[in-house]
Amino acid sequence: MSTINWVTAKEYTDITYKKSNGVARIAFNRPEVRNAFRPQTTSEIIDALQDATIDVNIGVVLISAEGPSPKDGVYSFCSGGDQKARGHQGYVGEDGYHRLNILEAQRLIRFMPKAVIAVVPGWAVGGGHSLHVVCDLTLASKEHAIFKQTDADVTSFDGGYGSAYLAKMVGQKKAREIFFLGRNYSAQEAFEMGMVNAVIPHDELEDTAYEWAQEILAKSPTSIKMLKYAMNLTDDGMVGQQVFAGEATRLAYMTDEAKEGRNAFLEKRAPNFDKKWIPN
Ligand SMILES: CC(C)(COP(=O)(O)OP(=O)(O)OC[C@H]1O[C@@H](n2cnc3c(N)ncnc32)[C@H](O)[C@@H]1OP(=O)(O)O)[C@@H](O)C(=O)NCCC(=O)NCCSC(=O)CCC(=O)c1ccccc1C(=O)O
Repeated sequence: MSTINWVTAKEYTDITYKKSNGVARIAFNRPEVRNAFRPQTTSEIIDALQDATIDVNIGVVLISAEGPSPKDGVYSFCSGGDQKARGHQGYVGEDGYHRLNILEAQRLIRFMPKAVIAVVPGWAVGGGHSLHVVCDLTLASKEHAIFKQTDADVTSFDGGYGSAYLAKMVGQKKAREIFFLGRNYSAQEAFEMGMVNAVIPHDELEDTAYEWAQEILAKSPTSIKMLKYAMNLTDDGMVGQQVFAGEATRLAYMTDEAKEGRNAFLEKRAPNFDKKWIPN
């Protein structure tokens, strides 16, 4: 029996969003369709991720899923884009627009200055598989997690983090096997490939994720943020450099030197940067 005191942060229709002691938990809540996402789902996830990003009390985000399915008792993390909502140019919401906005959710996970843990209780398939790949860490249910890439069954292709970044994680040959054959992989197989951090007994999965989050929360927030951005940088090109450098700029703003530069401008005088050269 879990003792975590989750408090609902906001009510949504397709997800649940809770917080407890520095940890935010965003969970898919459409278990009857294996937690497939439709535009409503992705809009809600984006909204919750934005909230978790700006909340200074939150240091770790869990991406998880409610379940099991009331229809058949099967657990799932996410089965990707809802194929019933798929229209001519993307996934169609109530407003009639065709969207591919799961990619915006991926970018928020990738660029947020906090650790994001995928908590996989069951099926992680298609865009749901890509979502766990882009998270910083993945914990998987020993009994129920199954990893599978079906993009090539439904003429979809996540050409970014879902595939190319996956290949950096598990190696080129294995990543091509995952996408080209679309087989099922157990939590243990995913762990051996290097795309899962730990295989956890199902009943302990959420509590373990919370414990991992608490361990991370005991570390320096600036170190966690800069380490995440440093590890992202080489794979994210100029955007990775921009994100890392933005945080370096923020640190520079905190120095006496930066304050002297700002004050000199405001006081309409030349700045005095004497003796500000720090040796390496
Ligand atoms: C996940 C399965 C392997 C589970 O199989 P099983 O346990 O046998 O269950 P089922 O009986 O198949 O399913 C139960 C129930 O759920 C419905 N369902 C499951 N998945 C989906 C889905 N993705 N969409 C709609 N409905 C779904 C299923 O129809 C059943 O309903 P009943 O009414 O009870 O019959 C298996 O279900 C499966 O293979 N599912 C489909 C997986 C899939 O192909 N997903 C889509 C992959 S493509 C994708 O995700 C692209 C999205 C994306 O990320 C992206 C990428 C690149 C650019 C942009 C984007 C973007 O933003 O879209």
